[in-house]
Amino acid sequence: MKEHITNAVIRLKGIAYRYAGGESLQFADLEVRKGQHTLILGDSGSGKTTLLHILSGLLKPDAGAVEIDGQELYELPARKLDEFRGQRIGLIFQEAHLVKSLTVKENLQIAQGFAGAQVDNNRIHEVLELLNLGHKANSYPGKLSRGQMQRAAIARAVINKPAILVADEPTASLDDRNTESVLNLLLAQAEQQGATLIIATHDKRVKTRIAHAYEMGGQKQ
Ligand SMILES: Nc1ncnc2c1ncn2[C@@H]1O[C@H](COP(=O)(O)OP(=O)(O)OP(=O)(O)O)[C@@H](O)[C@H]1O
Repeated sequence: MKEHITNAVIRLKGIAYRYAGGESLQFADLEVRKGQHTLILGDSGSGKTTLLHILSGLLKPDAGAVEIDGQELYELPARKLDEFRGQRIGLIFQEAHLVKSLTVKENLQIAQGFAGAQVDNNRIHEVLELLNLGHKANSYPGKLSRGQMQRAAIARAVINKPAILVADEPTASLDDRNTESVLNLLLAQAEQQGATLIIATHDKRVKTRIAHAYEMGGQKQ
């Protein structure tokens, strides 16, 4: 793996993407320094989720370069890209549920496996304790409350100490108290693990906590 030569953890340059039958979405260039937590802001339909998928290695853009931690993502062969994502990128997407037939602990074990790492039960224990989920290690996702499920998703995202933690509208359906606790958790986890947060949102409550923002712009609606 190529060593990164500056402290930019994310670099996007000249990104464009077009869904079949849709108009071309063009994305402004972006550079994020390590620890510079960044909001992705924009109207509904402006392309925030698309951008998160592109910078997470889930959706190859039609044009442009995506560099994460010094590595051009889409130059990697598919298997290496999956491994890189598992190691360097923690994903918290609303629709990304845990594997229902596996316990919380087993879900974290397979997340370690996907990243090409050895199963490390001490690390799993540490993360679950940090997120106040130690008592749910052997529970199945279907037996968790919504808040516990969200914390389990955060546990899975941080388990491999990723360079970036990507979250799509993590507070959209939460009341003020839970919004504050999820934000505290994300910020604390990012701090403890040395990760940089990238959060797509239109939630004003999130904007008061993270100042640096990338505004969607330049793309056709
Ligand atoms: N799978 C898809 N197939 C076709 N078009 C899509 C697909 N996903 C998104 N789009 C279109 O691409 C544009 C950007 O969508 P995207 O979901 O990235 O926006 P967003 O800013 O995340 O929106 P929201 O805030 O409503 O979640 C929209 O016009 C949307 O209709």
